[in-house]
Amino acid sequence: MIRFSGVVKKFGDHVVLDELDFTVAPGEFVSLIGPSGSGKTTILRLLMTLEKVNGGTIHVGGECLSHVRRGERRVPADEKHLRVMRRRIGMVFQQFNLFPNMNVLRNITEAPVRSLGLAPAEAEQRARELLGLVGLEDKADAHPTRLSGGQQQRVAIARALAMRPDVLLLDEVTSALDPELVADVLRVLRDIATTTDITILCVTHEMQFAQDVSDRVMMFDHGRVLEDAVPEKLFTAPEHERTKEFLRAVIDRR
Ligand SMILES: Nc1ncnc2c1ncn2[C@@H]1O[C@H](COP(=O)(O)OP(=O)(O)OP(=O)(O)O)[C@@H](O)[C@H]1O
Repeated sequence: MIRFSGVVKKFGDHVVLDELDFTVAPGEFVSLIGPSGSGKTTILRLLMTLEKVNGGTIHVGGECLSHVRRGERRVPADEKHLRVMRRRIGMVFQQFNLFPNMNVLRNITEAPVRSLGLAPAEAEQRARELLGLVGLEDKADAHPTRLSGGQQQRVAIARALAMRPDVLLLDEVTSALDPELVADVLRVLRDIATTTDITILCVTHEMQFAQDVSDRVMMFDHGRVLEDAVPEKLFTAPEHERTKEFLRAVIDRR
């Protein structure tokens, strides 16, 4: 579903991703872990086409993000192609980024009505189902500022799912939350991971969550995949010294 092939990303002279190769299969839940600054968020931003690669290619569902085929030729992707690709990918950020001037229901129905052309009644029905999934069926009319951070984040998850994405990108979605609000958000993500076939790429510092929910965990360091293993292996018998150091540091910080 996702394929990075030789991806290079630089900011000025700073090489952030260094010929990065990895794949994520359809329906897989893959967690990205690694030290701060190792390039995890940059991977998600490239997938969202918020950044452009300096080399290599990224494919989502068999389609290249940066180029399209015109007969025999391969030409740079135009805005229309990018729009279509972006629709297939949902993202939830650390900061919830809800629309402050809309109630919860409108936050969820806005994009499906505007970008997918869904009838408002259909979008509303789907939004209410999703509010049920994230445990907020009674908050449809509430204003986002009246909700806790954890509730706002669950609305943001429902909003991303409302676009029926093939791929969901999660970027440290619990980092901005008070500790007592984290569990509810993780519970919702666990449900989504087990009850849907969405492909999920999750940048997280929640090691227990990554261990419990992921099909695979990739440890990043300096823009490369240092280790790529099932969680049972990566968390209990990591191969690389850097992975061991990183996991020790995370545990010590608790
Ligand atoms: N727009 C930008 N301009 C310049 N440098 C950037 C930009 N975005 C990211 N970087 C740099 O790229 C490197 C990787 O950043 P990235 O946010 O991907 O790391 P990360 O692994 O997600 O870190 P964290 O865990 O702290 O979020 C960092 O050194 C960062 O300073």
